Amino acid sequence: MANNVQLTEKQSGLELDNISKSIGQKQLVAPLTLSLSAGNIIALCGGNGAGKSSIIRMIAGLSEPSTGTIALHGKSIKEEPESYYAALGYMPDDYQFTGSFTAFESLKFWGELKQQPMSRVRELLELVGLSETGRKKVHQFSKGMRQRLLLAQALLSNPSLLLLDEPTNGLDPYWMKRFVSIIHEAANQGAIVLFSTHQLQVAEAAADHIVFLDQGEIKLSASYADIEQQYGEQGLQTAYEAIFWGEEGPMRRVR
Ligand SMILES: Nc1ncnc2c1ncn2[C@@H]1O[C@H](COP(=O)(O)OP(=O)(O)OP(=O)(O)O)[C@@H](O)[C@H]1O
Repeated sequence: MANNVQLTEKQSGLELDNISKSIGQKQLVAPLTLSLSAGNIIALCGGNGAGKSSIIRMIAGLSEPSTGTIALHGKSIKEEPESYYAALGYMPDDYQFTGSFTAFESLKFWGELKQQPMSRVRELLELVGLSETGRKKVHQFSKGMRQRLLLAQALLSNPSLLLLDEPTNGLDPYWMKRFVSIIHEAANQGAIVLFSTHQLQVAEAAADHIVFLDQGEIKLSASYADIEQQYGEQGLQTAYEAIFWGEEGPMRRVR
C-alpha cells in the first residue's frame, strides 16, 4: 500500500508531502503523504520500531525529513518555523525531567515560554488532576502523573496541531478514559490530533482514523468504522493480529 493518507480535500491543515527518513542505508520511514484538517484525530499503531516516533519527531521539527515537505495551515516548517511552532503542541515519549520542580513550577515555566497567562496554567493543572500535588517534586511523580503533566504542557497554547507520542503510556484506566475526552474536546475546538499508541483500545476509542505501520510503511489506513466493517466486532485487534501476527507479519519475523 502506498504511504498516502488523505482524509479530506487539500485545504488548510497539516500537509505532509512525500516525507521520508533514512539514516545511512536504513530507511526508517518510507515516503509518506498525509493530509489532515481541523478536528481529525489520527492514531499511529505498530510494533516496536515501526516508525511511529520517527514520523512524529519529523512533524515536531526534531528530525529533518530526508525527502519531502511539512506545512501547517500553509506555513512550512522550514520557511516559516515561528508560525509553525506557535501552532504546535508536542508531547514526547521520552522526556527526562531535570531539576527539582513541582508540577505547578514546571507548567508555569512552560507557560511563560509560550506566553500563557497563569489562569491557563492553573486550568490545565486542574484538567490533568495535578492541582493538589503541592510541593511534591516532579521527579517523585509516578509515570502516569508525569505523562499527565506532559499532556498539560502540550495543551498550553491551545495548539491547532497536537502531536502526542505514546501519551497513554502509564495512565490508569480512569486517566486513559479522561485522555480520550480531553483529546476529543481539543478536536471539537478545531485541533488536529495525531498520536501514537500500542494500546488498541485507546486508538479505537479516541481516533477517527487509524494507521498501522510496519518498518516505516503503512500497512493499513482506514476509519475505525471501515475496519470494524471489514474485520468484525473486535475490528482493530483482529486487523492487528491479521497484519502483524499473520504468516508474513513482523511479529513472526522477530520470532
Ligand atoms: N537515531 C537513529 N539512528 C538509527 N536508527 C534509528 C534512530 N532512531 C530510530 N531508529 C530506528 O528507526 C526505526 C523506527 O524507530 P521508531 O522509534 O520510530 O519506532 P516506534 O514505532 O516509535 O517504536 P516503539 O513502539 O518501540 O517506540 C527502528 O528500527 C529504530 O531502531
